[in-house]
Amino acid sequence: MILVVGGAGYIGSHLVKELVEKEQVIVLDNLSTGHRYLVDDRAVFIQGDLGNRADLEPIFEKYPIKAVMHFAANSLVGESVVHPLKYYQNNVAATLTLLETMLKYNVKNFIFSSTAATYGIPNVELITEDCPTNPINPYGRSKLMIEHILADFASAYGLNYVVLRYFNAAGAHESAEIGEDHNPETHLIPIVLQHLLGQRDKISVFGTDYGTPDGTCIRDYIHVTDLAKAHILALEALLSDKKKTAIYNLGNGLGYSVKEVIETCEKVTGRKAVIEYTDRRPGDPARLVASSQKIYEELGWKAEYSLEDIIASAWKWHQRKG
Ligand SMILES: NC(=O)c1ccc[n+]([C@@H]2O[C@H](COP(=O)([O-])OP(=O)(O)OC[C@H]3O[C@@H](n4cnc5c(N)ncnc54)[C@H](O)[C@@H]3O)[C@@H](O)[C@H]2O)c1
Ligand SMILES: O=c1ccn([C@@H]2O[C@H](COP(=O)(O)OP(=O)(O)O[C@H]3O[C@H](CO)[C@H](O)[C@H](O)[C@H]3O)[C@@H](O)[C@H]2O)c(=O)[nH]1
Repeated sequence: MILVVGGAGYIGSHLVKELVEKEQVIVLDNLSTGHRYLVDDRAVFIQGDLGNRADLEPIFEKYPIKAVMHFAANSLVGESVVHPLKYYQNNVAATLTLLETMLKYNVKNFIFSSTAATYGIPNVELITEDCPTNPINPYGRSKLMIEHILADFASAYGLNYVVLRYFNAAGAHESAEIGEDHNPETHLIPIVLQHLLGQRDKISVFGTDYGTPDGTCIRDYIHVTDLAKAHILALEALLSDKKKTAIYNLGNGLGYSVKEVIETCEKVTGRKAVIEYTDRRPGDPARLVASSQKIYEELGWKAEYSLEDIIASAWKWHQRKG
């Protein structure tokens, strides 16, 4: 069985929907930002906290767990600057409790959701995994701390792990049964689509004076189903002993500016957005675009969905959700 921690969240629930086709799945989630309805019925759902041994130990006692996939975290950059204690507590301290419990029960395979925010402000066009990691906010630092802890645990305790550094996750499952349901929503694509559905008056574009061709920030948007597929390949590599430890970027390798994303949303939906140009949002690097060459060469993964596909799938989900 595979334990998916944070499997009621946006990305975790999409992974679970793919994984239940191949494996028996248990989801542990405290529903702090996730939703019970996002979890596929074929998975066992347990409401609990990964920082609480009393929630964890019965799961490891009862089920023969082959691997743990860890999606649970707080992940709002701005909030992490204002409330770092919450981030170090939930993303670092609670994860240590999870890792300690895994070791106690001799479960040695771990897949970790990391982020492009570990790179900070890179000075290259395409970010490779060996670029320096200098995160500029507590969220990014909390994720990088776990990456270092995993390397130490691999040497000392024989932990096998794959770290997946996602760029900007977006889109929804092709069935439109599940999608991104964050409250509050802070991510660009769902905000634009909510606006185009009439749920927001306007969109704010945060900063037009970046050193990019149109002055707005450039990001690498990756479909959540592409992310789910990468997790399954990473799991297979760990379980087959093909990989003991690895770090991979997950992105499209294509950068789109905030203005380009809005234009693509207008094109896909056939609706026109009302845009307000405001100051920069603190903590935003100008450009984050991945090289995902390493995971292509080692595990054969590459992104299949374009920005238009991503937005079209998210639009279908937002319309259905209303
Ligand atoms: N969304 C993105 O663009 C993005 C990009 C890079 C990395 N990530 C990382 O991917 C992971 C998933 O992100 P998401 O967008 O799906 O977030 P999400 O908030 O939708 O999902 C996180 C899930 O973890 C659960 N959770 C949080 N703390 C918990 C705890 N202590 N115990 C049990 N459950 C807990 C939440 O209830 C939620 O269901 C996170 O680790 C995030 O840092 C996300
Ligand atoms: O209303 C909005 C919302 C966002 N933006 C801009 O759109 C871009 C994308 O912003 P998102 O909030 O959608 O995503 P981020 O790039 O800030 O962050 C996401 O990707 C990061 C890695 O690239 C981290 O992993 C983080 O967890 C995840 O939320 C940024 O330039 C942001 O300033 C706007 O202009 N207006």
